[in-house]
Amino acid sequence: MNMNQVTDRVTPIYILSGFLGSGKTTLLQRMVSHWQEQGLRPAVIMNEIGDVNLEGALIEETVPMTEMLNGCICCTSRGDLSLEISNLIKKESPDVIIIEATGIANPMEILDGVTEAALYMKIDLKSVITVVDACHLLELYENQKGKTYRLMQEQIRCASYLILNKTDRIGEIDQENLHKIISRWNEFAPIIPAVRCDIDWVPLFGQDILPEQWKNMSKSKPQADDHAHHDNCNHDQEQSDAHIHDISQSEHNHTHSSHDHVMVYTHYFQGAIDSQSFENLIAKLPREVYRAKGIMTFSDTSARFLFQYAFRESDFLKINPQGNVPDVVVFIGEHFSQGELKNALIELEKKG
Ligand SMILES: Nc1nc2c(ncn2[C@@H]2O[C@H](COP(=O)(O)OP(=O)(O)OP(=O)(O)O)[C@@H](O)[C@H]2O)c(=O)[nH]1
Repeated sequence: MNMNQVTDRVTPIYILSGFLGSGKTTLLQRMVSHWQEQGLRPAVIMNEIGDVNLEGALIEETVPMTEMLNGCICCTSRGDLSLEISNLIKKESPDVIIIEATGIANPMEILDGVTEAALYMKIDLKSVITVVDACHLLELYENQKGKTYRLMQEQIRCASYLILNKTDRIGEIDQENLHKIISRWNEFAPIIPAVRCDIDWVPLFGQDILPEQWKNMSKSKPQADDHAHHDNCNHDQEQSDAHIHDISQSEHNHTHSSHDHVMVYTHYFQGAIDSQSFENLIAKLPREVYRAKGIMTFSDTSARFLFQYAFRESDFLKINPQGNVPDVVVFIGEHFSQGELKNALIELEKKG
């Protein structure tokens, strides 16, 4: 069955939101497989704040994919988003599009980009699914401060579905408490607890729960008299704090537009490095670095690895990237010393 035939060539769109490393790509992979199993053709728009899309390697080559690198769609390239949607539909005629936002994006801004596209093409914004790292949120909630905490709250408030992911990293009581906290911030979105975003799809795709006015929303921001869901999503002072721009530099002097509190450091390796030394370096990363990912070649193993680090947990997955993919690692965090990190990585390279 072709979704487009049923809906008179209207392309359904899902937005995946959630803080850095919460599990969006994990969910994206599952959604893609789910639709492919039904004979549908999903397409993907991936947005990264760094200049490399490492997680794109996790998506099958046959899936049409548009990469929007080097900036957060919610701030720097909102107009581009509607253009990318339009191009993707014209070129690939997908049955459904999934947009994975950067972990620092505000979903309301992305909604604006999508609804801009809706002004001149037939698309149907189905839902905003926010993935929450349960362990990370718990720690931030205990401290009750910081821009990351406020951004996470905003991502939760604007969701039509919430996936409380990584519940393997917290206890049952903490999970119950988080459930209560989250439903206070967003009383409308169903909260689905999950490990590695392994969820039952029926409630998610079985019905269209997106508030009606979201679909008709113009470029303008939600008004105070909108649905209560919108009331929670107002762009107050706290929110605008998170949208002042800053420029960070990578090793290669690429310019990264990002949110004021977020820095990106991209390191291209000159050669293979020792895996244990690398793991030691990662174990000692400052707390300000909250996300890292890379493609690595180690001197002590023959395989290449996709390296992931999210909220102090590392993961190495054997991969066989197609084409000429460099060894590179991207670090994302708040005000960490890029110089120190760079020197430590150069030391590793020297040791080999
Ligand atoms: N322990 C644990 N790890 C998980 C779970 N879900 C995902 N991960 C791991 O968390 C890391 C980040 O997952 P991703 O799916 O890449 O997260 P993301 O939100 O796409 O990350 P960004 O695109 O950088 O924002 C990976 O190493 C995943 O394997 C989970 O439920 N439990």
